[in-house]
Amino acid sequence: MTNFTENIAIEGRNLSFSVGTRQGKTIPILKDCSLHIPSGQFWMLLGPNGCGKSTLLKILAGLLNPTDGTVHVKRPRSFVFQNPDHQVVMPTVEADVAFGLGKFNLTPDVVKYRVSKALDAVSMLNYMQIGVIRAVRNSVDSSREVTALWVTHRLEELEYADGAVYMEDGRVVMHGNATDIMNFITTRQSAYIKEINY
Ligand SMILES: Nc1ncnc2c1ncn2[C@@H]1O[C@H](COP(=O)(O)OP(=O)(O)OP(=O)(O)O)[C@@H](O)[C@H]1O
Repeated sequence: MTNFTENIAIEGRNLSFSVGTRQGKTIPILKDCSLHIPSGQFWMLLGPNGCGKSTLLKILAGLLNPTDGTVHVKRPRSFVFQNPDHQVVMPTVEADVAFGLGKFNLTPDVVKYRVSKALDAVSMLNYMQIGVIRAVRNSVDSSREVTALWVTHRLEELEYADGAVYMEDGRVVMHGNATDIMNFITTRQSAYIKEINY
């Protein structure tokens, strides 16, 4: 990996993260992970349950400090939690924004009106009918300033990505363009599918 350059938006170098137990043991969660995401691209982070994706994302987002290694992230960042409350749970932007209104006794027209107002307020009205992943792809495509890193277990979502990072057991196993990652995972698919939990 070269020095941090202008065209890299997110970079982690030799990141490790460990937690200590009450018994004084150290549990390594991330082991010497390096990755770099070019500016203006949409990348994905994949790997079996418990391999360290969320921990790596939290370190890149500045929510956790690595035990070792360095992080460089260009510009302010935002972070959408996979949990709690399964923030992105619905297939479309409209349905996802409407999710919180489900507990109120509102007619479909009122829900639609409120969702439109909310999306309009953040200039996202034209995203209303499209899928969340497509909305992220569009937002990356519409501005060279936006870079996104999306955590998923779904191989089919790689078709939206420019590149991807594949992890296993706390390590970055492969880092590259989406097609190469898709081919790589497909060759390991039977083991991978067994471990993941949709
Ligand atoms: N604070 C912590 N203390 C102890 N173990 C932890 C802590 N944080 C994470 N772990 C463990 O580290 C491993 C990686 O967790 P992480 O949530 O990063 O994995 P993940 O790849 O995002 O998993 P999933 O796909 O299931 O969401 C898991 O075994 C998890 O139990």
